[in-house]
Amino acid sequence: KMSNLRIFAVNRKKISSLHYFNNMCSSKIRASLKRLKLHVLLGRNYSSLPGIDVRFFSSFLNCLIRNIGIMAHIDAGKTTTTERILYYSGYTRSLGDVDDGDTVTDFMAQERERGITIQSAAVTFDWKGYRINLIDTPGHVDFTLEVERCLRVLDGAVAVFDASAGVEAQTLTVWRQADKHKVPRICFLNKMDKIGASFNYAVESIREKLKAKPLLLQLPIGEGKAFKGVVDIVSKEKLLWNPNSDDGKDFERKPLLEMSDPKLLKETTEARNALIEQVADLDDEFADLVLGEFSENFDLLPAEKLQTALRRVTLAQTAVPVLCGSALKNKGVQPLLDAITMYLPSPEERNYEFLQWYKGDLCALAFKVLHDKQRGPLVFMRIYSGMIKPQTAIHNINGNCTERISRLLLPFADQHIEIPLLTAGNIALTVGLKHTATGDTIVSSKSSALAASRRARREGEKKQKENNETERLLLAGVEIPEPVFFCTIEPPSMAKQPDLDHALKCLQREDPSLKVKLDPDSGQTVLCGMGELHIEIIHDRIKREYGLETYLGPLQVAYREAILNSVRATDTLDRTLGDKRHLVTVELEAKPMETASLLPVIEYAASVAGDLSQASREAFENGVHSACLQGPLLGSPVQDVAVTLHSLVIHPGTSTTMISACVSRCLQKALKKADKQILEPLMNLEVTVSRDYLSPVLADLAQRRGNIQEIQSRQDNKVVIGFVPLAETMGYSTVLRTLTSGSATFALELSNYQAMNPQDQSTLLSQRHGLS
Ligand SMILES: Nc1nc2c(ncn2[C@@H]2O[C@H](COP(=O)(O)OP(=O)(O)OP(=O)(O)O)[C@@H](O)[C@H]2O)c(=O)[nH]1
Repeated sequence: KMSNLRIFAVNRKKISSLHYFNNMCSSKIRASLKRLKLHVLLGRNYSSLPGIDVRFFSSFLNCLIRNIGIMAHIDAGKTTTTERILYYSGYTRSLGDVDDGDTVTDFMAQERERGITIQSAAVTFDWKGYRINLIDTPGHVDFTLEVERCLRVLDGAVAVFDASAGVEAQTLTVWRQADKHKVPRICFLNKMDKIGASFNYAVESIREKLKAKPLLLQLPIGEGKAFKGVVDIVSKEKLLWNPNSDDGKDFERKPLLEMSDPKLLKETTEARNALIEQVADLDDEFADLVLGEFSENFDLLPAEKLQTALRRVTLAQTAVPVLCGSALKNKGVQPLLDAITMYLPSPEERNYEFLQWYKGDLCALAFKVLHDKQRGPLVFMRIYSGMIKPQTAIHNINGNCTERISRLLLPFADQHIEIPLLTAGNIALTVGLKHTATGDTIVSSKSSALAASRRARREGEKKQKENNETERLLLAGVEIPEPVFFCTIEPPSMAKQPDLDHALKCLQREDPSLKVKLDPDSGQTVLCGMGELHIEIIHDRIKREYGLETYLGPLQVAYREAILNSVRATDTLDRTLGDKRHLVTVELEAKPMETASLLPVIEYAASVAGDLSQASREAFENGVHSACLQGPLLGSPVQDVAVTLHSLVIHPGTSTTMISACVSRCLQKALKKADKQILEPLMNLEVTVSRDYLSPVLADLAQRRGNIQEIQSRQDNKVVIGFVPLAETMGYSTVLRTLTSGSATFALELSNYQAMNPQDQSTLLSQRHGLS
């Protein structure tokens, strides 16, 4: 109770001193809250968390909200850091431990068993008067789509590094994604307690590999086993954790003094001066201040002035603050929380272009769908403008449908608190939406979407943009990568097929990177996914969550096909259905073209271009697309092809479906005639292994048709960087574990599709034909 009152008091002070008003008038909030009774449900998954006041949850000021994510390489300590954050913020009462499998954010059973984070869970908590919504982003490469989507929802991110390894492959990938979405970041060098941890090495790798300018806000006191705490460079204080405290809550902050810490003080003063110069270089306002009043003595510059400038630089993304600590040993996490509130942006500090089109109306992104047995689909939403209330209708732009939210919850890992309304900047969890899928854009009504679309169009005209305004209204638009693996899935009995179909439908709404197809030849259901682990997890979830024991066929790589020369073909289709004759003759040419895309380039010869109706054009294009889905060698999609229409003669009354069918057959004929090539997915591979195990790892990679580009030294480890065909990576994690006694880590990421050599290709073809 007391701590809650204190938070309120802090908040009050902030409100009056900032004279800030949220998107919504506060008297309006109070009025609606009066009408709605404070309603906290108890029972499974609902919680009356101690000290929580529902009013406090729903009326948070936008400027005090931080929507952040934690991004990291696998095993850098993201989950451990999250757990510590939740503990110090007071929302968990004991420290979870990933190694024991009892953490709050990794609540899915599979995650517990595997010790990795698969699904993003949004967690809400407060820290010193700020509301922090933390989106837990997955680190595994099979789940990059989830990372991408989360980045759209975040306003800022914390990049967690293993201080003994510096920048690793996956961090680099996620860092680039964060650059793409312009997400301001701070860095946390974790595992400072680990043998081999090096602050300088990690900072250098941020500079070199991420091409970022690190702003050192702290220095470690000791490294490895000797790590005791950190120095706050901005305030020139030392923070030491009580070695007898088993949860790290107890630490002291003391100014560095000439008497007691002469060496540390000297180092800190030098680091502070360097930081001031660095910030002055990046920020003109700060440069004026420093040169004007403090040029003689930087020591006189107040910490707050430096913090304000650091905040501007972080938001401008011209440099990135760096902090350090050890989540596992409970050191350095509280200052990280302070830095999150101090340097990362509030929702209103991000410039989302689309906000102006909604003029305060609801606009939200459904970034995660979960299926709950009792409550049905739960949809996590980031609210960008307006507000959400339970018992109201919303309009889904992607699905072009209107549906009703029955209840509104605030997510606290796997516990949820029922609330009466939620305003812009927040993360909400809604119950009742049956059709909304991950990635959908939600607005208050169809007319609101139309009004926004009109405004967007006007704006578009002004800026002479060509984008389709409906597309611009869609917030996610995350590119869904093509799946690289597939396998058949069978229910335990034919009678269970509808149950399996239902389970797969639900899972697809949650995870758009999962594709489900029907094999036209065998009639079997085929799962297509982003990786071995992805398919395994889906299989596991069908069993656990839907009670279905399914059988998976062998995992197969999604190959592609290409043609090597130009070919021409003609075909005629003549069919009478009922009393209608359908007659069409087509002549076309297929030629190779380097596009690295599955979308065929479609061209029209000058002789036909003029007199083709729109409907015939569409029918032609549909036919081309459908033929390219099934190449002649393996039935895999055809990449890098251009198709030119030379002639299309249509008998009056012929349906467009028949035109498409004829085009498709004709193109398949052409593709069959051409010289062909199989393309296989090639992966970027990075293996980190201790010196002693390098040789067996290299020998194994040679057998996997691996192509080593570089072997770097990273302290006592070797980092092998290269390419390996996806087909050769199956079961790699198990093999690597055995080869290196579990000491190695690796990251795999799709690089591109490359032509197979003739020998490998013929082996594959004979295997496939032997199988079929
Ligand atoms: N020495 C040391 N080990 C740590 C620290 N933080 C985490 N670890 C250990 O590192 C391993 C990975 O930690 P996690 O927190 O699961 O890492 P993660 O980044 O969430 O991993 P994924 O979910 O697989 O991406 C666990 O064995 C932790 O105990 C730290 O500060 N110091």
